[in-house]
Amino acid sequence: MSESIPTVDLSPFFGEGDEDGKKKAKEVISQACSQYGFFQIQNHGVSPELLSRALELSKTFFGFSDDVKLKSSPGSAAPLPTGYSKRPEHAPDKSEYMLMFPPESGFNVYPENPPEFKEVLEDVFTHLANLGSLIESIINECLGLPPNFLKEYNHDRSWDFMVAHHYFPATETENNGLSEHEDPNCVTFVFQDQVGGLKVRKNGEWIPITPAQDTLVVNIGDVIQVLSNKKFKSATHKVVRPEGKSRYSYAFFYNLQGYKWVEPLSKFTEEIREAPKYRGFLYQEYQASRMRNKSHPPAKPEDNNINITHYAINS
Ligand SMILES: O=C(O)CCC(=O)C(=O)O
Ligand SMILES: [Fe+2]
Repeated sequence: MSESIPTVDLSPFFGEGDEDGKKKAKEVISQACSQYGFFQIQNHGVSPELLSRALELSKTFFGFSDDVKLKSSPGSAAPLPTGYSKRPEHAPDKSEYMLMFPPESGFNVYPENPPEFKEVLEDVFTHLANLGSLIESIINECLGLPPNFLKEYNHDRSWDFMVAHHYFPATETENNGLSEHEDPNCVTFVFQDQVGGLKVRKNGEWIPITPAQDTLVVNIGDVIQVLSNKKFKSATHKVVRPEGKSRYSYAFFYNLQGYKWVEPLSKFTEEIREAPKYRGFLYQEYQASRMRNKSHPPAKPEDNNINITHYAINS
């Protein structure tokens, strides 16, 4: 049997007093974050019906003609393209997507149809942002940081965003859905239909993230990797398009304020006499350079390489 990423039951965090359950969950999460940078969560408090509904609605929306979809095309003032976008023909990633910031953001552009789409998207967004705070607080403890350290550092939720993805079926010659990459943010949640295709790299091997009922995928982003001086890993992952089938998924990016400085914390460097593995940077500069790469993508996936190693210190 091929290797799989760990699954964690989060129910101890929603009840009272199950300290032992919390401790065990934290152990699994710590291991998962240092070995894989990925894990799945069950009993995460977000209604499975809501998540399935969101997938059904995005499938309906992406089934409309381009003319209809393009009515909710990106607002130009937004820092990332909100509303509907289709990857340019020459892009290595063969997909279309719909992006939103928090429900209260003025940047959002919602499709008129299906009529419930907006409400469901907003509901999912709110639940995942709350779940993000919980996971961030668990990571804070797993890293042994002072109470509320990450919460105070990353205090403004207006930078979070969510993307509904539609990957087109593979052709005979080509099956790249989303080129290999690491997520730049703090923590990402993914929920997907039953089709499969998401893979994470560990020790040079691609491990499939097999869709499992009512679970959410969690992955660590570059910000946590840098702060922890690589104690926790922002793993490389990609989406391979299946043959003969479209794939639908959502990714929620629990992000960081653009004006924040990101660098390895002294707890993981000076205090333990380890050299920093990264130089510090302003988060929005990193995010912007990655965006430029996406909006003007290189023709070959292997050139799509603006990533955190740009700030790596090679000692
Ligand atoms: O569609 C997926 O399963 C993953 C999406 C992803 O990795 C991303 O949006 O960064
Ligand atoms: Fe990703």
